[in-house]
Amino acid sequence: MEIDKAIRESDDRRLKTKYNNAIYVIQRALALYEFEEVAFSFNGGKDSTVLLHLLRAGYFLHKGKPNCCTGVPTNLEFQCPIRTIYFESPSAFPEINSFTYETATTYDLQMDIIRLDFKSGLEALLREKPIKAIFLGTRIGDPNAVGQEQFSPSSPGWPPFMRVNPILDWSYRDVWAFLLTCKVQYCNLYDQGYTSIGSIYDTVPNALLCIGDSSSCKEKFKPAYLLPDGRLERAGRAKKFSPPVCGGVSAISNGLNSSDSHQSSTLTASVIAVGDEILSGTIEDQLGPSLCRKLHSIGWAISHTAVVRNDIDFVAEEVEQRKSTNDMVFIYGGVGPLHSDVSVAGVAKAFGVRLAPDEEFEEYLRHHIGDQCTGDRNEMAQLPEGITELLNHENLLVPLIKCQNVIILSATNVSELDKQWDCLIELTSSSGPLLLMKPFVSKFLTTTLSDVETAQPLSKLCLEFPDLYIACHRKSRNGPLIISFVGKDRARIEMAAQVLCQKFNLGDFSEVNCG
Ligand SMILES: Cc1cc2nc3c(=O)[nH]c(=O)nc-3n(C[C@H](O)[C@H](O)[C@H](O)COP(=O)(O)O)c2cc1C
Ligand SMILES: Nc1ncnc2c1ncn2[C@@H]1O[C@H](COP(=O)(O)OP(=O)(O)OP(=O)(O)O)[C@@H](O)[C@H]1O
Ligand SMILES: [Mg+2]
Repeated sequence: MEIDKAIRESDDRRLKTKYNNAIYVIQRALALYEFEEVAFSFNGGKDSTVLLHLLRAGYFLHKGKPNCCTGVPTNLEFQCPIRTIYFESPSAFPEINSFTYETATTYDLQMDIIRLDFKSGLEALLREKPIKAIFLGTRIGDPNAVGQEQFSPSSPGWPPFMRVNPILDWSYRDVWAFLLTCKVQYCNLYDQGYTSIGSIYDTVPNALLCIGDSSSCKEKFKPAYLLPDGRLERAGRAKKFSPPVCGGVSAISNGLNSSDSHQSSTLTASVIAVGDEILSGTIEDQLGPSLCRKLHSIGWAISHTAVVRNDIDFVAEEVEQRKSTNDMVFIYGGVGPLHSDVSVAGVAKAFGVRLAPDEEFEEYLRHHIGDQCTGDRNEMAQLPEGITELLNHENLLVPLIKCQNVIILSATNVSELDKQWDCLIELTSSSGPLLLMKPFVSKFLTTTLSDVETAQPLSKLCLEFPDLYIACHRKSRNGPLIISFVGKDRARIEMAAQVLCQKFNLGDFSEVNCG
């Protein structure tokens, strides 16, 4: 059987494991249900194309292996007369329709075409046919996969049947490894940059595959299997009417809350440290101040820093609060396999998602730590489901983890932080996670006037210059007061300083350097 043979001959160990597990699920389903009681939900998409060939292999292996040594595929090896359902919609891509019909003919699928919505269509189908289980190409990461297992009864309110998901744990990369290794046909839209296909109204090619020449307004796209990060496979969905971003940076596509991505405006970040040892004073946190300086240097305002205990609920509460009021949140500490390493779980909880095994991350860990990190207990490879993007850089042994607008840093000291930061900045220049904003400029004035004398004019000044951060500090209680003016417009800063000086006698204030 050509699929089984292609996988067995491949040296991709991971693909073999995925294949064996999927075949196991298919064979269990075929043993549990009569052949007339199972159906295959096929829509011509890449995931259901994978499933089709797995079903062909599973069916063939289930039936026994006659003539398997002749090398010539028999009809039984080639075809799979499984009951197949296709919900055809007027808004489907014509390429998807024709691929679905041609494939059904090629493999002798017994296809029922249903022109109703999923629920009503299934109700009608199950009234007529003895179907008890339906094979689906659902994968973890699909919006509707949350909470599903390989065998999941249909949801309450839906007609009763078993949803069988043999490729639930397959990653985007696994899907393409399978299709390419088995050299099977797939819908040609995937060669034109489509990475996940919905309706003609909500699907465009994935902008991350764009190799277009913006000057000629003609965009070309690389094939779907070249998408480097499978988490972005749905980036072409629901964006029909917004032009694709080619090599640029969009605040929204990068998970930022702010819709104003204009360079000269200010984006805000919060920094969260996780560590009981910081709270007890056992160690001094140096990463937080360093990160604040780095963010400030690229024009970001830091709205809040916090240190929280190594406790999932404390982390979740802090992240939940900060992620909704900041463009980006950075969290560090508490990342790893120890009992106290709760940051990743806390982030998952803040977003209301579970931790799920992440194949790609596990592979990085395997390279880095070796096989001791794999297996059922590899908790380090569990990441927040459906919201995680891995930020990969050649200088990083393990990618950084980004969950929407929360970046989890694994740095434990300043030099590690420097390295991770440099990678983040480099990634930023190629449509990466952070926007480089216009940098802040600052001016510092010092005075020996008392607080009582300066307080009122300073508060008035703040009202006159709401675009500037005007702050005061002193190095000792009896020492001079230092007033800082921070903003993005040098002229406004000079004007504010001048206005302040004019309210007092000449020589009351002098400029100082404060680095
Ligand atoms: C055969 C079949 C069975 C389904 N069963 C359920 C179900 O039990 N519960 C449910 O909420 N949705 C069910 N759905 C709907 C899917 O969860 C989902 O909405 C559909 O696959 C569309 O995905 P898309 O929005 O990514 O295109 C089913 C869909 C199909 C085709
Ligand atoms: N119109 C449909 N008819 C039959 N089955 C469907 C239909 N839409 C979805 N399904 C089932 O739901 C599964 C998940 O759909 P989904 O769109 O995520 O995957 P896909 O279409 O196979 O691949 P892609 O993500 O590239 O679009 C499909 O593999 C298929 O089993
Ligand atoms: Mg689809």
